[in-house]
Amino acid sequence: MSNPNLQVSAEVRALFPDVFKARPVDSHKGTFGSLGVIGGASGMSGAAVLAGTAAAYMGAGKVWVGFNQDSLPMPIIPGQPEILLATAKELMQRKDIDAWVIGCGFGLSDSSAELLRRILLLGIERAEHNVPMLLDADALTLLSLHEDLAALARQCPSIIITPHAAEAARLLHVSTELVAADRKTAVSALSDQYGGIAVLKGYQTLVADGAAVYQNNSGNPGLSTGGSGDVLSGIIGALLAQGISAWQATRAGVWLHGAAADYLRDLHGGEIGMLAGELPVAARAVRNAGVIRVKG
Ligand SMILES: NC(=O)C1=CN([C@@H]2O[C@H](COP(=O)(O)OP(=O)(O)OC[C@H]3O[C@@H](n4cnc5c(N)ncnc54)[C@H](O)[C@@H]3O)[C@@H](O)[C@H]2O)[C@@H](O)CC1
Ligand SMILES: Nc1ncnc2c1ncn2[C@@H]1O[C@H](COP(=O)(O)OP(=O)(O)O)[C@@H](O)[C@H]1O
Repeated sequence: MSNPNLQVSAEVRALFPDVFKARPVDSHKGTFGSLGVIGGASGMSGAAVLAGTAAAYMGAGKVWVGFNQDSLPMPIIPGQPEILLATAKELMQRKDIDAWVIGCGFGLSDSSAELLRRILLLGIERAEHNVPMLLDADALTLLSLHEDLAALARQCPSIIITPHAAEAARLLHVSTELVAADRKTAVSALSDQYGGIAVLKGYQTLVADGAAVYQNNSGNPGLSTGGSGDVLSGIIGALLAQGISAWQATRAGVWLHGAAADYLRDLHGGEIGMLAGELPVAARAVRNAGVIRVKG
């Protein structure tokens, strides 16, 4: 996919300087970190695959997908053999992961809640390593269903939560209408409650870190399709694994995700029928278009 007209403004490049930095010539895969994605219960393997695929296209050095199933649902991901596969229980034991994405298609069963408890406890136990952990989708719904899990999440260092309006309402124990009526207050309350970064997804996604609220203006209704939130988690996770600060990685991830959708809209003459699985390649094109290469 190439589009000679694809341009990233100087303003955006200045907002996210580490995202648009050229790769060092002497880099190796270890330079760009390892991301662990845990999700994909039976019937929702695709959610974890979408997040993992997005992370690979967003430049993570290595991507692991850990399925919340007793055994692997597939020997390799068709079309994506680069991604390393494990069960969730195996993957969560690894100590060489630079960032985690937890929750895409994770499931809401009692055993999923128990697994999330163990993941959060490990996050607290390994607090001094300060490995960023992004919680999305079913992981957020589990926090709203189990107060003890929410309490553990609040103790994890460097946490990022990415609810849509309905998930935010569940987390705050208010109605979705109330969240929609004052999105800024909702996202600030979430970042305060969890002591980390909160992303309130939707039209003009908001990102809060307890001090500031950033409003994103990229994206379009083509993103209103199943799995596009999973792709967002993978994009942000990959930037975190690459060592970009959580505040910059989260805002840049949201911007790139929306800009990828805008690019696809322009390429295909509209927003209808955009697929979540198309976003990763488009996001790669956008990121590369913004990289400033110094001629030597
Ligand atoms: N291919 C796959 O495996 C997919 C798996 N998915 C996973 O499925 C799990 C559950 O996702 P669901 O979509 O069922 O559940 P959600 O909790 O996301 O949505 C449930 C309902 O909440 C309402 N809702 C959602 N977003 C809203 C918004 N922004 N404003 C107002 N109301 C809203 C809608 O009525 C929706 O049907 C997640 O773990 C997710 O990651 C989905 O991402 C879809 C694709
Ligand atoms: N109308 C819209 N304009 C801009 N972004 C949108 C719009 N609709 C959805 N999105 C984006 O698409 C993603 C949808 O995420 P989510 O609701 O979690 O979907 P899923 O659970 O199916 O993955 C979010 O990043 C959201 O901001």
